[in-house]
Amino acid sequence: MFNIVLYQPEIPPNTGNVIRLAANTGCTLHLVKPLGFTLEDKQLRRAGLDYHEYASIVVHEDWAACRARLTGQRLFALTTKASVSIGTCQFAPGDVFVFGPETRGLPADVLDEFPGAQRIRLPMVAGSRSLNLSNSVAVTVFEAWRQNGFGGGS
Ligand SMILES: C[S@@+](CC[C@H](N)C(=O)[O-])C[C@H]1O[C@@H](n2cnc3c(N)ncnc32)[C@H](O)[C@@H]1O
Repeated sequence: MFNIVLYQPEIPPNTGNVIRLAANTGCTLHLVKPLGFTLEDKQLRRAGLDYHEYASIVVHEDWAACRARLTGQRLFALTTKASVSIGTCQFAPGDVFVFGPETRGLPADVLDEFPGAQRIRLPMVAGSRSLNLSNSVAVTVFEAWRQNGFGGGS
């Protein structure tokens, strides 16, 4: 299945939602430190319900460690600072989707590692700023999964 990377997430219920999404879609969730909470956070656990037990979660000390772990996979950055729309992309199992922190987005040095077509934008109407982090993850994963016939799902 796919890999979801949350780079330095800040808001516990967003990560809780993504934990639940990862468990329900068979994705692996990678969390890149520093996190804005602990994995025992009450709000995070409430949003993730009891899905923690079913989700595959890897916590990385930093971005370099995360990248090293994902060597050999195709990486895509999800950012409002992209000209390529998700509608033009073709995804494959194993692909990695990297999302930025709620208040800051992905920093420039990380974005620099994603040239051209590796930067993807989710369409929004004119004048919009950004989608919620966990909503962004959900629509991306479901688009990728849809393209791959919802394999493993029913
Ligand atoms: C709340 S947004 C961050 C907003 C931040 N102020 C910015 O300008 O990037 C959190 C993350 O969700 C993802 N995201 C939100 N809206 C998006 C969009 N329209 N296209 C691609 N990614 C999006 C990005 O990964 C972003 O870093």
